[in-house]
Amino acid sequence: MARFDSEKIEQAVKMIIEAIGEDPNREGLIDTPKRVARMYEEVFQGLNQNPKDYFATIFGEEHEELVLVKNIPFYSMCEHHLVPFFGEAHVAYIPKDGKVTGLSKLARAVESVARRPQLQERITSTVANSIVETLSPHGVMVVVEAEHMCMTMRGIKKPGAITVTSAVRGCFENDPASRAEVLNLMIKK
Ligand SMILES: Nc1nc2c(ncn2[C@@H]2O[C@H](COP(=O)(O)OP(=O)(O)OP(=O)(O)O)[C@@H](O)[C@H]2O)c(=O)[nH]1
Ligand SMILES: [Zn+2]
Repeated sequence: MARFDSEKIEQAVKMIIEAIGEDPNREGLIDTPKRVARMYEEVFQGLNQNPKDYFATIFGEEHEELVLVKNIPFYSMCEHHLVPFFGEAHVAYIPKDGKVTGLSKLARAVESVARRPQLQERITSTVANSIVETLSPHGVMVVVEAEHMCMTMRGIKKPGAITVTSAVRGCFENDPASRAEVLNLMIKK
């Protein structure tokens, strides 16, 4: 279990404020270290969560066809710059042996994986792998679409550029027609 050290974050934020040449004691900034510590505790709370835990909820339903939860909004923090990237995740799986999980658990898994210093690719593959490892389904497809603030507000400055990542497991791997069908359902608005 990761330990969250609010005091250390407060000290660090105060140092950053000083290092950029600002006055940490002026009225608008005096509570900023505390606020940032509270915010980080919230946006990094996934560090204390295991996405696989959510899939303990299983209904013995013999549905061996597609289940897709799409347009799951998420916010994450790019691990290179610690600025946000955000967008939507689409999670599909084909259950096996009655291992059907609660729909909200797919969204909870996305949330827990996103709320850490992250890479978009890792969010995508971690969500897919945790479903494979817990539900042993016929197949899983996860697609994530996101805009990275490190590419919009700084650096290359390309607002509107969207990164799309996918993770494909099981029966979808060798079946381009099923993959295309699910992808079409996922990205159709
Ligand atoms: N693969 C991947 N790259 C990411 C993600 N988020 C941010 N990046 C990239 O991480 C890279 C870090 O590159 P560096 O050259 O180390 O850092 P930098 O000098 O700040 O890079 P620039 O953004 O090009 O200015 C950049 O190309 C970012 O666009 C992500 O989720 N996945
Ligand atoms: Zn970045």
